[in-house]
Amino acid sequence: MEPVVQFDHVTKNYGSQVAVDDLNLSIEAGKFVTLLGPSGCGKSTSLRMLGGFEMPTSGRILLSGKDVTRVPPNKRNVNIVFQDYALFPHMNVAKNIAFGLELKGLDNKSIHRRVSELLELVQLQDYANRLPNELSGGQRQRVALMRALAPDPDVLLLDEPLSALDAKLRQQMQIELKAIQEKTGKTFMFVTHDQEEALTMSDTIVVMNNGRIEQMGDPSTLYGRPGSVFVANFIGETNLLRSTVLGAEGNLTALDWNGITIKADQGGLSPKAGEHLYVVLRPESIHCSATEPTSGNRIKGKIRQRVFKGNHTSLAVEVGDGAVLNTLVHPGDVAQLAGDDIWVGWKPETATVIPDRHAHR
Ligand SMILES: Nc1ncnc2c1ncn2[C@@H]1O[C@H](COP(=O)(O)OP(=O)(O)OP(=O)(O)O)[C@@H](O)[C@H]1O
Repeated sequence: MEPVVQFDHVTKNYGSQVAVDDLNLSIEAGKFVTLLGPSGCGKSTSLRMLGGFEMPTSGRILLSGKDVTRVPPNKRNVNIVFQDYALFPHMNVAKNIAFGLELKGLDNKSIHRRVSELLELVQLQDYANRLPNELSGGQRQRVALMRALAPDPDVLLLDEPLSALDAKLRQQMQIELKAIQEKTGKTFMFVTHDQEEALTMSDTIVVMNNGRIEQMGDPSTLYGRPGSVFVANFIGETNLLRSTVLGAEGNLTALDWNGITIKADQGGLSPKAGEHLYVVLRPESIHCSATEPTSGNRIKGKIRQRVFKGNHTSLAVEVGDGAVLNTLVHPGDVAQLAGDDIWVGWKPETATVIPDRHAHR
């Protein structure tokens, strides 16, 4: 199937500043795709170029196979939802949603039908006559979303639309947004610097760094098999163990970490003896116990810090020579306190090796 969006060698410079650097990206129709990265990595610029609000310095942008690089925003079948919603304050909810439909020249009956359908989708049927300032933040967000979806765009662009909401409402809206995307089957292109938000909603996450794609994939792949130190650090909590390869053992690699021999999954690489690599070990993959585990990687250590976090407890365990492993345990599972000895262990296949440099895939 033809991709709905294609960035073809797209570069955007602002003077000598390279905001987006040779971006190549194809997006399948009906997917929730998130551009994720730190401030300044070029994600908003990419979105704005797709919306037609910025012109690439070089390269092409295609929408449903058609080159739209030089097509103005109002002539592209995309719509954008901004962080501040930008609802028309003097128009009621129904009129706000109807706006794009009137521009399109639809007849009154069709407009009415479409507005009712969209209000129902977000359970705002009873709010049609309210003004934006008579709504809660979450309700305003839903109206902004429905206004943008009303004209049936090929792609809906969302630039950090949830960042103005408080943490609880934000989480609720993440679930709702994903549900709306699934119900409508529309392609959503979402921009955020919040990795948790990206993991919650996306079919595909595109991690950007310095105007380039660092890695792209589904959330569980990016979390479980990060391709670079940048991605491992940016997505979730992690232990990065700089190690030296000893040799291959089937799908596993034996490595020396601080004088301790450990094993990890090869992660698609072909590590050579003597090579320096990082082992990515997530805190929740580590088991802590009073007695020595009978299999897998195991190291005796000392609890340096124990922090109660409600539904879990985090333990920082010192394992020789100042090296510390951060672990995450169920509060009832481990009774030991700071200063106590403890064994840490993990299954080799739950850890993976990544190159000791930034990998561009
Ligand atoms: N209009 C502009 N003029 C000059 N430089 C710009 C302009 N817009 C963006 N930039 C620069 O381009 C780079 C990428 O900016 P962009 O807004 O795309 O990043 P971002 O990843 O969306 O960051 P944020 O999350 O902070 O919005 C940044 O270094 C920024 O300073």
